[in-house]
Amino acid sequence: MIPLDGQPILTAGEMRAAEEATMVAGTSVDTLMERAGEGVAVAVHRLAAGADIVILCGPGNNGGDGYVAAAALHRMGAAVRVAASGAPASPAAVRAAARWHGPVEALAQAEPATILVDALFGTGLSRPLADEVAAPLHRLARAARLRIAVDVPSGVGSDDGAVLGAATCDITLALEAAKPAHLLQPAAQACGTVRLIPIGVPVVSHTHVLSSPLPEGERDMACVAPSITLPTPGPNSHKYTRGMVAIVAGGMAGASELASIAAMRAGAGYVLHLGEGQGPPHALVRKIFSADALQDARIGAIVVGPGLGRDDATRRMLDASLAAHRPLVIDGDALRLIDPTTIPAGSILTPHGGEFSHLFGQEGDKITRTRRAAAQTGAVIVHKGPDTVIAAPDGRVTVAGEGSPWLSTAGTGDVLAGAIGAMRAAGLDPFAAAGAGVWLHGAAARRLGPAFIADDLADALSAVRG
Ligand SMILES: NC(=O)C1=CN([C@@H]2O[C@H](COP(=O)(O)OP(=O)(O)OC[C@H]3O[C@@H](n4cnc5c(N)ncnc54)[C@H](OP(=O)(O)O)[C@@H]3O)[C@@H](O)[C@H]2O)[C@H](O)CC1
Ligand SMILES: [K+]
Repeated sequence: MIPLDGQPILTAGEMRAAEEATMVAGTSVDTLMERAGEGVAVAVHRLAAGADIVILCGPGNNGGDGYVAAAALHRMGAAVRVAASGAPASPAAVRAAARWHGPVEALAQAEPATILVDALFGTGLSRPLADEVAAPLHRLARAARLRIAVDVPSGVGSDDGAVLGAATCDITLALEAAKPAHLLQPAAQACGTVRLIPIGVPVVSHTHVLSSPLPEGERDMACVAPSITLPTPGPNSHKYTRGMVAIVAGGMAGASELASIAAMRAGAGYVLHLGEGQGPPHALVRKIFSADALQDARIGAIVVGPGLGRDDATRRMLDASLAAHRPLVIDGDALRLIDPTTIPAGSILTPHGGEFSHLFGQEGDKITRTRRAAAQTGAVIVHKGPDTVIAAPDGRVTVAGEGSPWLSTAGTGDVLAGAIGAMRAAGLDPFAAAGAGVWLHGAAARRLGPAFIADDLADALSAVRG
């Protein structure tokens, strides 16, 4: 069982195409289903630790995986039963069901078990679950001690992360690759912990789960997307090579202060706070804002937007930032003021859902619309949320899983903007800088645990800098 870190994410269509290519190359669908069902059985056997198991099988190949798993668990000596929503319909599921020699209960009357394995529907779900399926599924899920989904919980939109009647599972065993539903909310929450089961289908994708930084030697072995890099000072580094970040301060000074502290704690060599504020930290260099101050060629990133305000004066500050021709991180109020057609290519935008909709509309799933916005603007878009999606103009996307729910508190976005500014100023390209900043931010939140405030989060960046 492989963790999701750095793994490719495939839509249902992409997964089907990969599966078909594997079949053309000589591996039958029955073999793939055998591998899937056997892999599920091994994992379920270990997790069940001798407890009784009921496997719910649907009409398609997801159900087929369930029948294979049931037969394998029976051979392993497990107390396993099967309940089906109807007769198997796909040819491979019909053949798999024929190899299960035990009784098949009707889903509506099925008796609960300690372990529930949900193999009703996978990537082929085409509409919300009907009540006659959803009601027994939820009844059996409530009665179970452990709920395990095969590929995806039945009743989630695999591509858009919608919940269409699914019962929340504790563990999801994803076959070969991650699907958008494993990362995108609200489906991701219904998946519980997601682990991959390889079934020998070669997959390639432009979309990956955000990867933790890996030590050099471990990168190839992990066989995942290029892991994020955190720029680290060497013996010849000085404050400007480590990166100079200018933070444009506006009416709400606290927000830009948080961004400044975050930039320092994320490793910037020099942070220039352009605004009225005073006081500690002493390492923060403070100057009154002027367009001239932004002309310093040593500035490696300008962060504009946290606490900026939306009046004419702040609009001029935004215009000066855009005219400075330095790498930009555009956040908060600047995202409300900016005309999307004037965003300099190579900028990094960090909208939350509301800011994103204001700029780019709401059509499509979160990955598709973020990728489209990046292509339209030429900027890297960090579409924030519990399922942050980072898209580059060339089509690459990473999705950050396991965001802390405690991040939903005032000021955490300002901290993220500062951290990304530090990564950009240190010389990372916009996509790498965004990924590194999002990873640092998430890691700091996980380290803090519950009920932290944004000030703690900014401070905690030092500890996860590594
Ligand atoms: N990816 C791989 O390499 C492999 C994946 N496997 C498993 O296959 C499923 C996908 O299988 P598929 O047959 O395409 O789809 P499903 O099993 O999810 O379901 C399709 C059937 O269900 C019907 N359906 C869809 N939605 C509903 C609903 N809401 N209520 C009732 N019935 C529904 C659908 O009927 P239609 O009317 O829509 O045609 C189909 O009958 C994947 O997730 C993996 O688990 C392989 O086993 C191995 C290789
Ligand atoms: K399922």
